Amino acid sequence: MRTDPTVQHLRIGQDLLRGRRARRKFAAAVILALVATAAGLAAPLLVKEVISSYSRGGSITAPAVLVGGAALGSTAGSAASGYLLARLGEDMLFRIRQRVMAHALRLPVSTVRSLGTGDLVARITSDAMLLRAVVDTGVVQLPLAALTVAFTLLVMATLDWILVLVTAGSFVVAGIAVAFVLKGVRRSTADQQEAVGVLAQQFTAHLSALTTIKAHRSEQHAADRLGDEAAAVQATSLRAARLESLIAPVMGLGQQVALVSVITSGGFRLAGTQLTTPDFAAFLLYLLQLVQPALVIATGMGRLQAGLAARARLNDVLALPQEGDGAVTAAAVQRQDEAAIVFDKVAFAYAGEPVLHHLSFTVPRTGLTALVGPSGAGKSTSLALIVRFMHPTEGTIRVLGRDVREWTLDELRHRIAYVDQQFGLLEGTVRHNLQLGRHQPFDDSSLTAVLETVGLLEDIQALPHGLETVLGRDNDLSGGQRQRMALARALLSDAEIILFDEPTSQLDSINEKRLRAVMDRLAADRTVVIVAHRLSTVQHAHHIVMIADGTATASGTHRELLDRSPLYRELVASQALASG
Ligand SMILES: Nc1ncnc2c1ncn2[C@@H]1O[C@H](COP(=O)(O)OP(=O)(O)OP(=O)(O)O)[C@@H](O)[C@H]1O
Repeated sequence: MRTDPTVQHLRIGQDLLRGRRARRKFAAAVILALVATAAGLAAPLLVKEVISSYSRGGSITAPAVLVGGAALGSTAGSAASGYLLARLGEDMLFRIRQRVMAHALRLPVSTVRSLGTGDLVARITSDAMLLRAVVDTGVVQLPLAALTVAFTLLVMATLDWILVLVTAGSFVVAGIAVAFVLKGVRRSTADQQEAVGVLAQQFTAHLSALTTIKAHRSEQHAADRLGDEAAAVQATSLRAARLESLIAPVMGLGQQVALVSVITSGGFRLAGTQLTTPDFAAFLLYLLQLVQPALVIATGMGRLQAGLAARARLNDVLALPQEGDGAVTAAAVQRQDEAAIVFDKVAFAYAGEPVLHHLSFTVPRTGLTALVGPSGAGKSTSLALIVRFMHPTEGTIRVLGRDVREWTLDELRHRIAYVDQQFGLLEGTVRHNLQLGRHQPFDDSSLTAVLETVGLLEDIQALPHGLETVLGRDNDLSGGQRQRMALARALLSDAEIILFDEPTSQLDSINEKRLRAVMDRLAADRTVVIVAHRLSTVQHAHHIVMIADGTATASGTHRELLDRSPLYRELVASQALASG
């Protein structure tokens, strides 16, 4: 897939510390974590003080209170620091999700189709969660744990440097083994997340086709197919889990070896009086304390690898080029007297498969123009090219006197109302659906008038909350109602060109008649292009273009085409309209 080299990739540091408040929170988290670490580090030395004071016969109250204070400070500091980091992590995740979703919505339709909606959803849910773990462990805990280990070893060295060498040696061997494991963790997490994306994509696709699956009693077959994808996720997850499960035991082994070696050699040094009992007790406490940060480093590195693999998947989305205004030039000439739409020898292919071949036709500025022709001829593709969902591979398309590539997307799509075959509704209120793409709200009387015009007012008033009813889950509309909603939306727009792709396919004859009246009214002063199979909808059009196999074979009025085009006559005959 093509990527955009100029894209701003996700950088955890920058994304985490965006804004002064975030930086202040981060500083507080670091200070609290440092206080907690320092208090934790001081505790064994204070314990040593308690033992020394006791053996000297002195009071142990003050050092004992300090031990308690250090333990409390360490716990409270690390809890507060953890919470602040969690907040920062959530803030970062919120921004990243917003950014990736906004980017995905601006991708070309073909890119989103090829990526898959389910896979995209997996990226902003599951991958983003993995990235969040990087903040918990990678940003503060990991460096702090490394600092703790270094300081602890330093303090231990003041107690007995030979025992420190024994300790460090054991942990270094364990660390080398863990580093090998971590390498595999990143690779297997990337595989695992990819498999999760495929599963999410497949599940989404199956749910979209749920009624078809049920009608064919194919639930079990579908479940088996999804089961295969789930098994692929399981296999990759197990590979990652196998590797991750090695980390803690390897570090544990390092600690065991260190403990045995330190106790053995410490015993000798104790007997040889090179080491005192309080020093040895403090040394052992430090050794036990060392395990926790060492484990944090090892498991944290594992999570860091997983998070980096997830970040790569989010960056892959951000690197995809959005729909752009690449060819727009200020000097673009707009010919005011030209037809509304001109196709000039346009060719187009889906993934290398040619669909349109030297397609040429014009659409006048006002009046109703119909594109007719056999299924698969390329009619819907032509409409999609006009709104620039895709680009022709050859030839040019001119809209309102200007090459379609020379319009900015905003300007172009503001001038065109496009009603596609899906009659898509957003999950939102009726009002929100009608308002789509408009910044100024319509008043209720305008909405009511338009709903009345398309014959939908009664249906909407019958909904539980009228215009405020949320459409989607429990309050869905019928196919015909959706079609009329899409029509109402087009009527509310002040677009100069209106494109309808099969607007009557789900309408009864009363509503089809109503739609024809609406289209005629629109066509009086705007450009209306309609793709229709039912010739009854379009036989009265001012201009009909016959498209077959990606080429315009004839154009004219219904009567002219009846005379000129054998294919048109055939279409008409098949729909018994010859008398029209
Ligand atoms: N997204 C797509 N990816 C690949 N091929 C496609 C895609 N959409 C359409 N096609 C193919 O392009 C050709 C033209 O399709 P198009 O939808 O433009 O035809 P149409 O004339 O509108 O057909 P219909 O009247 O059945 O809606 C068909 O062969 C179709 O299979």
